[in-house]
Amino acid sequence: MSLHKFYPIFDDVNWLKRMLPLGIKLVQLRIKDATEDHVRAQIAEGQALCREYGCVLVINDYWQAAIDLGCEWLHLGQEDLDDADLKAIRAAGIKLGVSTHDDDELERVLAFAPEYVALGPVYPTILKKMKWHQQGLPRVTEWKARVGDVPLVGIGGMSVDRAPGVFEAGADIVAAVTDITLNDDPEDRVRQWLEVCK
Ligand SMILES: Cc1ncc(COP(=O)(O)OP(=O)(O)O)c(N)n1
Ligand SMILES: Cc1nc(C(=O)O)sc1CCOP(=O)(O)O
Ligand SMILES: [Mg+2]
Repeated sequence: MSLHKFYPIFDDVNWLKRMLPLGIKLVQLRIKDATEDHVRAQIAEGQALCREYGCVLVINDYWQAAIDLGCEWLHLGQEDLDDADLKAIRAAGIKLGVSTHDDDELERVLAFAPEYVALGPVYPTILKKMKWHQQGLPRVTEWKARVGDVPLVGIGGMSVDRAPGVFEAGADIVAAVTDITLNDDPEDRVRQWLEVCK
């Protein structure tokens, strides 16, 4: 199984409806501050859309809903991992992507044999407040050497222009949020992303 190099992240399935027809093959649904009912309805709709368009759907955070709804992929951060039932997640056959930001976090997650490791923020991000400002490209290279064959996702402040350098530094996949969602023409931006991630 190989994941597509372009990994956009959206907070609502309406984005998937707009963007999947353009050819996205890997997407994350990252919903914050919502009721369980809303999240489950969004996941179910996301699953149907991703089936239709042959796209891998990754669910952020909501591991119990992902198990209950038969999802194939989850993304969990360090705090999520504190609470998640990894045995149940693996017993459900779910593949796991994890966030890392420093050495201790990387050591911790490698023990879980994740299907991908994300490193961030490679560049400063405006999406959320973080303890880390900017990892930089040398850190991407270091991380790739440490994770070996495990796919490495670069995230944080990504743009179409920055993507080639991040791949060159060693990332296998680049994840982006605001470069798309805050763009004046998100569809055109996704087309540019798909071109640069060919
Ligand atoms: C691909 C990818 N990388 C990192 C994250 C961040 O996950 P986390 O640290 O759990 O923070 P939240 O996204 O839940 O705020 C991610 N979602 N995806
Ligand atoms: C959700 C998230 N996680 C990060 C991490 O470093 O773990 S950076 C990030 C935000 C990515 O958004 P943008 O592409 O708009 O910078
Ligand atoms: Mg999380």
